Amino acid sequence: MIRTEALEKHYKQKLILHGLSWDIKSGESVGITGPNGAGKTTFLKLLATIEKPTGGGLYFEEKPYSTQVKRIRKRIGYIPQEISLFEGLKVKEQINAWRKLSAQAIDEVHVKNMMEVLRLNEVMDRRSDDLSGGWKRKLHLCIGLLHKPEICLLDEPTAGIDMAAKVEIIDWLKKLNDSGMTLVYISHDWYELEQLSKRLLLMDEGSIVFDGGKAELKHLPTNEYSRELANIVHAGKKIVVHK
Ligand SMILES: Nc1ncnc2c1ncn2[C@@H]1O[C@H](COP(=O)(O)OP(=O)(O)OP(=O)(O)O)[C@@H](O)[C@H]1O
Repeated sequence: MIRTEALEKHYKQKLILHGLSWDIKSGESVGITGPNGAGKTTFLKLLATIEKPTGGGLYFEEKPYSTQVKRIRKRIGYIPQEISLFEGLKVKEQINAWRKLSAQAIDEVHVKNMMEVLRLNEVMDRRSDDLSGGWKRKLHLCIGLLHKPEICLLDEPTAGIDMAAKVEIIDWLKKLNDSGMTLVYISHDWYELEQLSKRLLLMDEGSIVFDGGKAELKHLPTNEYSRELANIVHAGKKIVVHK
C-alpha cells in the first residue's frame, strides 16, 4: 500500500533519515519505536505528506506520492502528538468546527459511532479546556479520524494519559485495525506495542535497525535501547543480543 525506497530527509545540510526502504500492506498494524531523535516523527510526517523527502522514493499504491497528494490525504489520517483544539469551545462545538473545516465528506454514522465508543457523548456539553488529558486525547483522535481514513498514522496516541484512558484508546484502535484500518504509530510504551501490533519497527539514528515480529527481537543489533527492549519483551529470560 505504501512503499519507501532509499528514502532520505535532510533538514538544512543534516541527514535525518538515512535511506529507508520499507513497505506496509493494507490492514497491517506497525508500531515504531526507538530512542529520542531517531527520526520516527520525521518518517511519519513524510508518510503523511506533511514533509517532503529530499531523496529516494515514496509510493502510495505503487505511484509516486508527489503525483497524488490530495488523494493520499483523503485516505490517510495523521494525528500528531500535540493536541490542537480550539480554545473555549465545548466538545460538540469542537467536533462541528472541525467537521466544517474538513475538505472531505463526513460519514455521520462513523462520527456517531466514534463518539459512542470513545464515550465522548458523556462530555459533549463540557468545555474541552476543562477536560482531563485522557478526554482531550480521545477528542483529538476522534477529530483526526472524522474523515474515516483507511490508514491512520499516529504519533504517540496515548502519551501522557492515565492507564484507564490508555486501555480504552488501545482497545478502540485494535478494533479499528480488526475492521480493516491500517495503523502506523509511534510508541515508547511496551504495553501499547504488545497489544496493538505483531510487527515492530525499531529506528535508531535515522535508520531502521529492526523490522519484524516480537519473536525475532533477539536478532537486534547491539545498542542500549534494543537491549532494554529485548529484555522487556523476553522478561525473565536471558537473551543474547547479536552484533
Ligand atoms: N523541522 C526540523 N528542523 C531541523 N531539524 C529537525 C526538524 N525536525 C526534526 N529535526 C531533527 O531531526 C532529528 C529527528 O527528529 P524526530 O523528531 O524525527 O525524532 P524522534 O525519533 O521522533 O524523536 P522523539 O522520540 O524525541 O519524538 C532530531 O535530531 C531533530 O532535532
